[in-house]
Amino acid sequence: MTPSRFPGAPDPTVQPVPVSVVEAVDAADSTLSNPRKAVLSLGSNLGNRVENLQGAVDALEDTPGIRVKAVSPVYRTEPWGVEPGSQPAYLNAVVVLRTTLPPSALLERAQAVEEAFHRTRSERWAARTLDVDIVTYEGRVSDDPVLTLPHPRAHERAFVLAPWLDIDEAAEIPGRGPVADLLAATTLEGVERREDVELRLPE
Ligand SMILES: Nc1ncnc2c1ncn2[C@@H]1O[C@H](COP(=O)(O)OP(=O)(O)OP(=O)(O)O)[C@@H](O)[C@H]1O
Ligand SMILES: Nc1nc2c(c(=O)[nH]1)N=C(CO)CN2
Repeated sequence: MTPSRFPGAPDPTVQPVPVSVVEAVDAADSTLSNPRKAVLSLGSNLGNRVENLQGAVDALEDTPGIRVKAVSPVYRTEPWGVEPGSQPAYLNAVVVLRTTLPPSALLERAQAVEEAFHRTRSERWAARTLDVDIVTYEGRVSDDPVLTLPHPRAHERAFVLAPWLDIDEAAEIPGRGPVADLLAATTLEGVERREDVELRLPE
């Protein structure tokens, strides 16, 4: 290194780093050493629904930065939000994972997994081979329409609450309350546990 002509003078090649960049780097470092808990809801009402759900669990586990910690039982559920009888029944499940991915990257991965299962996007709540929603990401709250946290409709969906409660009896939705209480306030009509089907937790 060439010694400075003026000892103690600032090095002109070193630019000050903006505070926003320092904050972003610190946040990334902290997430890497401290994986966050996220809860994802899986749904399928087209194609081989069990294979689609299992494929989603496997694809999530195959993602660098994601560890699937728990997989719920499978529920057969009547389609929510659409005309009764207008769509095949769903199979739904919930997974709990730990991740070093920030929320935006987790959403990108969730959408890539949907696409890998030929998910097409048409009208709202259309039938689909695979739906992967982020229900919660640690205690994060955001009203960003690209990624709303917690998921804005999870608290009123028995097809999310029932499987989630099975694998985490103390689960809570930030700003909404305990999942057990939320489930008690929803109707369980059309939501049945499928005892004959089980998703595997990847080894
Ligand atoms: N928590 C979230 N999880 C997944 N997608 C979200 C979330 N919050 C906002 N979105 C946005 O919602 C958009 C539509 O998602 P999608 O097509 O999966 O909706 P949907 O499953 O049909 O309906 P719903 O959101 O009621 O479950 C996505 O492109 C995504 O940017
Ligand atoms: N039973 C059930 N109904 C739905 C589901 C789902 O996963 N299960 N997903 C939807 C859009 O996310 C809309 N309606």
